[in-house]
Order: sequence, then structure tokens, then C-alpha cells
Amino acid sequence: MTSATIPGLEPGSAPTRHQELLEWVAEVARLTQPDQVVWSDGSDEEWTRLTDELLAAGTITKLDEEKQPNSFAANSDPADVARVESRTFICSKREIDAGPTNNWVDPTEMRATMTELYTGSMRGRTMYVIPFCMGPLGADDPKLGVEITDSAYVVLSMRIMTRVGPAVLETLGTDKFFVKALHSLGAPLQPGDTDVPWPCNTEKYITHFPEDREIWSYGSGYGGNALLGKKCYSLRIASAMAHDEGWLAEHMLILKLISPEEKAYYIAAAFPSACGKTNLAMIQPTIPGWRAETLGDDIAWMRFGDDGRLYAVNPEFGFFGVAPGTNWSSNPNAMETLKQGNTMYTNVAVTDDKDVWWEGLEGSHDHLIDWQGKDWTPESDGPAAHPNSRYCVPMSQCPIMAPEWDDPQGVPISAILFGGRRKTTVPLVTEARDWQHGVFMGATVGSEQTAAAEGTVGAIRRDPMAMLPFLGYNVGDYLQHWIELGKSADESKLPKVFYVNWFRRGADKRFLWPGFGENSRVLKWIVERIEGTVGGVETPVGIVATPEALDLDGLDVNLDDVAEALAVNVDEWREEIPSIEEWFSFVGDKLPTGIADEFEALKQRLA
Ligand SMILES: Nc1nc2c(ncn2[C@@H]2O[C@H](COP(=O)(O)OP(=O)(O)OP(=O)(O)O)[C@@H](O)[C@H]2O)c(=O)[nH]1
Ligand SMILES: O=C([O-])CC(=O)C(=O)O
Ligand SMILES: [Mn+2]
Repeated sequence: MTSATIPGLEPGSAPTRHQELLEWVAEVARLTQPDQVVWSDGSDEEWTRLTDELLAAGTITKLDEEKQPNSFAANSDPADVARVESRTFICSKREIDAGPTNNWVDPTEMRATMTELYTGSMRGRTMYVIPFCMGPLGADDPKLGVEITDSAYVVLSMRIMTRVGPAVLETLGTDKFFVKALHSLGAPLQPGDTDVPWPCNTEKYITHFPEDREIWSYGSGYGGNALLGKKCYSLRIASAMAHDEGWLAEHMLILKLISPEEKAYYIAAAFPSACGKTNLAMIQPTIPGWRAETLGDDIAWMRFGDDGRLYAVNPEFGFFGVAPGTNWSSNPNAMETLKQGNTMYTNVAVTDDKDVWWEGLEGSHDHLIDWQGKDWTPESDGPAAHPNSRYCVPMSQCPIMAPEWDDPQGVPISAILFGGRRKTTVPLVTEARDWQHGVFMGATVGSEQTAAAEGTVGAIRRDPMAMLPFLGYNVGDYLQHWIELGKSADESKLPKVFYVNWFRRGADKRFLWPGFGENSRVLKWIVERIEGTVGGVETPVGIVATPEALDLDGLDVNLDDVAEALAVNVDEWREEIPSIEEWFSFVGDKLPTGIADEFEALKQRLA
């Protein structure tokens, strides 16, 4: 088929006159050779058409209309269940600009390799063109993108996760800049082939060209690998933009905490994947009089406002949340959000009456269809839902969205939290002495690996600012960028920085801190530190809360456990030193001197 004969490519048939966009679409169609080109408009008609197609293909199951209105459950290929960090590349022109934490291939070489893979890769399929915007369309400088994909599941998910529809094309006009985001499942169909429910390729590439602000993804249909507005654009490409332009693109939730005096505090928090951002973003405080609202659960873009304060915007439009562990007691607001429907679940279990279930959800079932489409009973080996099973749901359905969540101005951040999953060593909450010390804390976050990416679950790795898998450039330059932003700011207006750990365990392996809604007690201490109304104890690692300073009223917990959760054990911290040393030598020459100074000071305090 020549490009002239690909339906949807006829001159004048596209809904835009943006020349560069039209040329790129034609070029990709010539390369990938789809059966047709379809421009996505994000309409309800499109949703129905594509969900009907995926139902017929066996990719998704329609859930019960009463229990899960307008909602579907997809099962992925068993080998396409998470982000693939080993197949993720930052193809900057110079290797040094990708840095030691990223896979790098020369961009010319990578383009050649992938061009070959893309040749004919959409045969037998429809090529969809999805114009989208990260963050409010009404922003001064709206962050536009266009994803080309041969996956209908991606089209449906992008409609939930990003702002799509005719207004995006209108904003693009005839010549506005946009990020080119190309995605192919890498599963062409020859005439007569029967399709599989979840097409993908065993060979995968999640590639970024930061200087060109371009994304090329191949071989995976899953989440962060395929919904290119999310990690690829809003973190990897945006972090490179932010470095050049003086702002921050971070793996952070945005939370609004309201005190009994009706004073609002905006808090941003960075935890690695599957370490509690969504849960904290939707927290239901357990302390009387305190309320929380949410603005985002995964990504924050932050820049200084005219008043010198740091303002955060959430670029996303939906939640792509971890299902296991989500339930009416751990996260009632997520459950309420899902109850409204319009949800695409992936790799959860389905009940006989077409409801969803996952490990940790209320209720038990004698029989389920598991995440691989197989019969499951409580006697079966393995979980019914994949540990990284997810729900994809519109943010607007969350009952506690802050009214200002869609405001292009963003919200002024009072505190930044860093955290990870640590069984030992790291106290429940520690305040940094100042910005640079806070950057040091962020730079040394360690966390046990989770199921959100391939690798050994449980192994501790350093994950600076929870951005290890999401940096679009050299980690040393990134840390320097954090230091410099602090230096350029009025210190009194900078957010205070805290290091939290909800995951510390006792000798008997039990969590020492109840977590979830009870984390509001920690947030209260943080707010009181901001106001200067509560004490803390100076330790070698920072200012740590004491059991007396935490509001533990009405909390049914053993005080010894709380003390243990807050303890700074100097021996444990001394054991951290070689591991931080190793991490910093891995970061290499670009490690900022400010960070090295903080490390020296810590070692002396521990000596
Ligand atoms: N023990 C304990 N577990 C928690 C807490 N908060 C969250 N979790 C668990 O951590 C897991 C992941 O939490 P999420 O909030 O979905 O993680 P996330 O950081 O949003 O993850 P990504 O979407 O992958 O970026 C779930 O299984 C939760 O039940 C807590 O305070 N204590
Ligand atoms: O990107 C994904 O697939 C999900 C996510 O939020 C993460 O892994 O941090
Ligand atoms: Mn995430």
C-alpha cells in the first residue's frame, strides 16, 4: 500500500492544518503501514466504538453495569505487566548527558534500529493519532503532545489520563510546538492472521530523545511504557525541559491539608513506584478537625511564582493507581472514585458476577477469573490479581479533589516529603535542617524494590527523589539543579523538606506504624513544624519527631512501637555509609559539592 492509498491519509481528511503534524503523521504511516489512520477525538462515541472492538477481540471484559458502570477489565500478556527499566533509554547526543543511571545508545544508531522495527509494524492495524495536553489547556504555555499508537487500549487510557479532544487541536493551531510520541505494539498482522487479545513484542524499547523532545516506544502495551504522556513525557522529557528552563518535573503527589482553623497547606511528596503516593494523596485524616483534599497522585510540575514561592501543577487528568491493597479502610476515596465507573482496570481478578477483586480488597470469593484469565480459587497458587494490577480512572471523579486542581497557576507548596520503603534505619519522620540538607535526603532515598517494574522485589536501591527510573538527563546535573533552585530562591519562602518512612518494621516483621489515615498524625507534626509550634529532637540525621510531639490521641498503638518507629539508631546509620558512598561514586564526578559536603557532615555527626 502506498501512503496515498492508506485510508485516513487523504489530503484534507485530517482535522488539523498543522503542517508539521500532518507531515509527521504521513511519515509514520508510510513507515509503519497501518490499514488506516484514525484521528482520536476523545468522544463518548469513540469510547464506545473502541471498547466494543476490544470486547470483540477478548482484550477486555465488560463489568457489571450496576457495580462498575461503564467499566472494563483488561488482561495483559503475562510478560507485559510493568515498566521495563532495562529496556528504557535516554538517547541524548552525548552519553554523559544521559548519565550513569540511564541506558544510553547513540541517537542516530537508536533511530536506525527502531526505524527498522517500526517498518511495517502497524500492518493489519489501525494507527490512531491522539493530540493531548499535559496540565491545564488554559496554561500560559500549555504542554502539548501527540501520541501515535496502534493500540486502542492506549487510546482509551490516554483519554482518562490526559486532556484530549478537539480543544487540544485548536490550541495546537497551525504551528505550536508539540512533543512527538510514537508508540507501536510491534505486532503486525498479515492477511489471514488471527489476533491475540494483548498484542505486544518480546523485544521492547522505551526510548527518549531529550534534545529533540521526542519519544519512541515499541513492543509494550502497558502503562508507563505505552501511555506516553505519563512517565515518558511528564517526567523524562519534562525533566530535561525543566532543567533547561529552571523548573522541576517530579514523581510527586500533591496534597492539600486543612487544619481545624481552616488553614490550607499544600504538600508535595516523592515516593518510589508503589510506595504510597496514591494512598497519601487521598488520605482520610484520622485526627478530629483535620481534612485533606487532593490535587494529584503521581506527578508534579513545580516552578517559582512571582511571589517567590514554589507552585505545583499536576499534569495528569486521571489516576493510574496500584489496585492491590486498595480497600474501603486503606483508601476509601479511591474506592469512591472507582464506584463512579468509567474505569479501565488492568490485570485485576474478575468475580463471577462481573465485579473486580484484588488481594487486600474486602470480601472473599470461592471462584474468580484471575489476571491471566484462568479459574482461580483460594487454593490456587499465586495471587488472583497481579501485584502491579492497576485502575485507570478520571481524577474528576474523586470526591476529595481540591477545587483548584485544574488551576493553571498551581498551588504554593509548603512542604516537600521524600520517602521510601525501609524495614530498618529510617525514622518515621525527619525534618531537614535546610534546603541543601533536604536535597541530600532526597538524593539518598533508598527503597525496597516493588512490582511496579521488573527486578527483584525487596532489594534496596538508591532512588534519588524517587526519580531513578524517570530522569531524562544526568543524575548529577539533576541534583545540582535542585541545589541551584534553592540558592536562587528566598530561603524563607522555600518549602521545608522532610524524610518519611511508613514501612519500618519491628523484630517480629510487623509494621511499627499503622500508616494510611494515621499518617495524618505525621502530617500534623509537619504543619506544626512549619508554624514553629512543636518540638523535635536534633539527631545526626536531622530533626526527628518524638512520641510526645506527635498527636497520638485515640490511636490504638503500642507506644514502644512508636518510639521504635521514630528511633535514630546510630549503628544502623553507620551501616548506611558504605552504601551511600557506593551510590555517590556511581553518580560520579557530577555529584554536587553541596551534597558531598552534607555527606561529610553526616559522617562526622555519626562518628
Ligand atoms: N504499610 C503501609 N503500606 C502502605 C501505606 N501507604 C501505601 N501503602 C501500600 O503501598 C502500596 C502502593 O501504594 P500506592 O499509593 O498505590 O503507590 P504509588 O506511590 O502511588 O505508586 P505508583 O503509582 O507506582 O507511582 C499499596 O499496596 C498500599 O497498600 C502505608 O502508610 N503503610
Ligand atoms: O508508570 C507506571 O506504569 C505506573 C507508575 O506510576 C509507576 O510505575 O511509577
Ligand atoms: Mn508512579
